[in-house]
Amino acid sequence: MIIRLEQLNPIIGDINGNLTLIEEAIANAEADNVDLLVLPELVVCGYSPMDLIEHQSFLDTVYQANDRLKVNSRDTAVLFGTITPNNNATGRNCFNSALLVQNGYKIAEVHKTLLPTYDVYDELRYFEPNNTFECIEFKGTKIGITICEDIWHNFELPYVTYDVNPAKELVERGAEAIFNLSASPYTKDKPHKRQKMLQQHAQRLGVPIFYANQIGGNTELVSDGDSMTISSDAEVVGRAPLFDEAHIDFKWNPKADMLENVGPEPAEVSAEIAQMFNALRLGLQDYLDKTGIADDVVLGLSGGIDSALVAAIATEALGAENVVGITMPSKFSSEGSVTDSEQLAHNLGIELHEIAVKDLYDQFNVALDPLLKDSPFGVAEENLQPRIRGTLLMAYSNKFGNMLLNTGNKSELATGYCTLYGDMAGGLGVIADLYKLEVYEMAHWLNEEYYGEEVIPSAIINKPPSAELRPAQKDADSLPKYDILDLILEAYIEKRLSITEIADQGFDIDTVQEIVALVDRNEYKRFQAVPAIKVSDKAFGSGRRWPLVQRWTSSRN
Ligand SMILES: Nc1ncnc2c1ncn2[C@@H]1O[C@H](COP(=O)(O)OP(=O)(O)OC[C@H]2O[C@@H]([n+]3cccc(C(=O)O)c3)[C@H](O)[C@@H]2O)[C@@H](O)[C@H]1O
Ligand SMILES: Nc1ncnc2c1ncn2[C@@H]1O[C@H](COP(=O)(O)OP(=O)(O)OP(=O)(O)O)[C@@H](O)[C@H]1O
Ligand SMILES: NC(=O)CC[C@H](N)C(=O)O
Repeated sequence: MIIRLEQLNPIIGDINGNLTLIEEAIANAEADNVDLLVLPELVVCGYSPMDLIEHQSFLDTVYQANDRLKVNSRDTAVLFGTITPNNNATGRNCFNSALLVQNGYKIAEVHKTLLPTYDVYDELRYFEPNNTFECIEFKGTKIGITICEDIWHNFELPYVTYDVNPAKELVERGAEAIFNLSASPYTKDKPHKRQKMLQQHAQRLGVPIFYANQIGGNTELVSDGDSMTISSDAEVVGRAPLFDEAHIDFKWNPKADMLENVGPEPAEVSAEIAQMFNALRLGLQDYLDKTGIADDVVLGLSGGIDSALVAAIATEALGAENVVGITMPSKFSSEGSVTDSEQLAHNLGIELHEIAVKDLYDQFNVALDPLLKDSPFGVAEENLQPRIRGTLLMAYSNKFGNMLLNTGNKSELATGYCTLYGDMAGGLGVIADLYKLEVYEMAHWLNEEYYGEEVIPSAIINKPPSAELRPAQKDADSLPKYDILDLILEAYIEKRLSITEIADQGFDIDTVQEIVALVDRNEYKRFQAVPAIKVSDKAFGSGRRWPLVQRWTSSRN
């Protein structure tokens, strides 16, 4: 039989639009004589619909769509992820399910067993878990159907140990292959980790695994696709490309123990920094496209590396004609702030405007003078500049409809090295989950590998980072160097190590203590921060919940 794994990019809540995508995929599969078309988890309603599920009218629309897919089904069997009602008297009112339909009939309805409820996932809040296992008879073969987390059973999962392994349960009941429908978001190293996890299953269970994942950005999360098939001897038979709508076909004859890729050619997995770039590019593109908020973006260009990288990502995501930079020199700006921004804008082919901030800044000080006059220059005066810039950028956004891009990185967001209602403004944090060292790495990679020439000027890459809020300011005056800071931050945020454990890795304990306290103390800023595209295992945002009012920080020091 011919099995097609199809990685679609559904939009959350756009049931009609998703039906169109699905029906196109079915028509193509019918035309190509595909026997079984496998679509991703919750493809009918998008992942994750969150509290839309609390609206019965939303559920009813999904149920009608399920029915339409069943009634219209023909020779090609379609296995798709959707919500189905729980008709039992108790429990949550619906399941996260997979339906198998063919020739107008529902052949199978399977519910997700392991409902991830950690980090960005909150599925137990909405769905009733499955607890019975049954194989499906398809073309004389027994297959086992699982949904996303079901197959991640106890594979490097944080804080959770499941006592049931759905794939194993199904193979024990005779499954000759495991199918998995996923809505699995990208994080660094995920394609490698995913492959290892699927290979481990194939090896332990001795059956092939067919894995179909969605692609696409949904606010913080970007699914990377990477649909693949693993043979019973744990070889990757073929995989679809990362971050692209695509399909991949396999010919499988379980009786003859034959499994092969029958096109398109399997994709190669790109280098990690390229994956991260593509996740950010697609995350931004889909945020604008799916919200319909704007085609164009605006951002402040400071002549620094962060805004330069965001401008480059935006240009690749949206096209140069849809990106506007504004340079806003103040009396503390270096000369390069304007000239380097001009060079960058020229290289990227984007529009650049200049607005002088100096007079506005002086006017603010004049207005505040009666209140502040005897006080020394400090944070209040420093922060006026990012706040003036934020106001000007938002005025441009309001007038011309361009969404403001936030350019803050994870190192700044972690330490609170950013100004509320100033440079924290914007609709989406494009690089807010990249540490500063990763910002540099991506800028180098762009010039050296992606463009193959110097598009981000070396003057921008090589200058010492500075907020330019007071004369001759450098980030290194207030923060440890980024090659120390970022490692401590990663050890604390991603690895959740204690102060002593971090210090034991060779860092000065006072520095570690100070940084950890900074991270904790600045949670209030992140609580108000823009949504950020997630590429790490622990990003700031919905997957990291920290009490604003707490005394753990002060009591442990
Ligand atoms: N727990 C809490 N809950 C609610 N609000 C809280 C709070 N703790 C303080 N606050 C309030 O927060 C305010 C202080 O925050 P905020 O006004 O943002 O200012 P603040 O954090 O004091 O200063 C901004 C820092 O970021 C640096 N910076 C700024 C801009 C850009 C960059 C860059 O390199 O990109 C760096 C700048 O050099 C300075 O060190 C105060 O008004 C305080 O009352
Ligand atoms: N002179 C400026 N003109 C235009 N925008 C600015 C200017 N200075 C700061 N910004 C905006 O505010 C953001 C915060 O910049 P800041 O210079 O404080 O330090 P940064 O976080 O190191 O960023 P960058 O590396 O882009 O300079 C910038 O990324 C940019 O969008
Ligand atoms: N939708 C899901 O169940 C996602 C969780 C799973 N661990 C993954 O990252 O793929």
